[in-house]
Amino acid sequence: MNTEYAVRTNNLTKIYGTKAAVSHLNMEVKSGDIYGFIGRNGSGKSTTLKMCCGLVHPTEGEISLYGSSVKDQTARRRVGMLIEEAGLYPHMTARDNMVLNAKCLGLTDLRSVDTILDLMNLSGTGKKKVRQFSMGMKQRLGIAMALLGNPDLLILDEPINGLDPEGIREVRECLIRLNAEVGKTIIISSHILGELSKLATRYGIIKEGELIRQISRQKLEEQCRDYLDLKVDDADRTAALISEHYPEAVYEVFGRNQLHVFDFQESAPLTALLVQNGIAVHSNSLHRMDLEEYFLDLMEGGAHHA
Ligand SMILES: Nc1ncnc2c1ncn2[C@@H]1O[C@H](COP(=O)(O)OP(=O)(O)OP(=O)(O)O)[C@@H](O)[C@H]1O
Repeated sequence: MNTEYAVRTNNLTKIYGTKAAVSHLNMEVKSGDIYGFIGRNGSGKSTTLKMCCGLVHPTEGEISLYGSSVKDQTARRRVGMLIEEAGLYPHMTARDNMVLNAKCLGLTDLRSVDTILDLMNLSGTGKKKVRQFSMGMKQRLGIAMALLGNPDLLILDEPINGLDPEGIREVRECLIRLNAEVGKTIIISSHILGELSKLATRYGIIKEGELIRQISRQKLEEQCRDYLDLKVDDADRTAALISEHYPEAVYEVFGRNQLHVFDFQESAPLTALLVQNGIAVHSNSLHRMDLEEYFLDLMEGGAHHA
């Protein structure tokens, strides 16, 4: 059994009528990842996730879950999902909802119910009925339901949509705990990029049904790191001076007049050095690119990150 990849898709395509909602998508989610799935409304996130859960049949292409086809029921049992709203009974407690659902799933050992409620920070809700829960609590209960049956992979479609900051923080803390302490692999779609960047270890970016980038958190951080943006009259001579005086510095030259010097703190001495050497410095500014900017850049077809 292949355990390196929780999910691998090969040329995954879904066509509705004449329109491709998902097109030739090759996605790789490694075991242990928190995979942030990013895309604008209508870009094909939900359709992809539904196909990965076996809820929607692909028009073309394959999906493997831990090395087995998604068509295989045993493979699908390794997946827990919260795709749309969880079917919660409002007049029942969190525990009663869980027990009922566990029974519907045919689970006989109910000991996991309390463990899961504890993991999702819901064990203190006691006799409180779900109708009195905050949105965040309901969402955590939805995730708790998805954990029944002890799946290895959790697929969550927009689980923090509509939550207030406190609700978002609570869901985030639970997801980080599920990943770090219990080893769950998690795919989470969201358009709240700042939030995703607090937990994802890997990202997939989908645009008009196509996966346009997959990138690890580490690589993203490298690409989003601070840089000094220099606009000068002679970028090549500037580069030569930087290499000579700051041999450790990492820089990139853009055309004849612009350079980025990465993780560079010494902007004032560098500017002085350049001016002393007859270079006109038109501007120098420190820049940081965050996930949001990276995403927008990609959506607009930015070529910086190829
Ligand atoms: N059952 C369906 N029948 C026809 N078209 C559909 C169906 N489901 C989705 N689509 C279309 O497929 C495209 C992708 O939709 P999808 O819901 O996967 O995107 P999404 O990225 O999840 O968007 P959102 O964030 O708005 O949910 C959209 O154009 C949508 O209208």
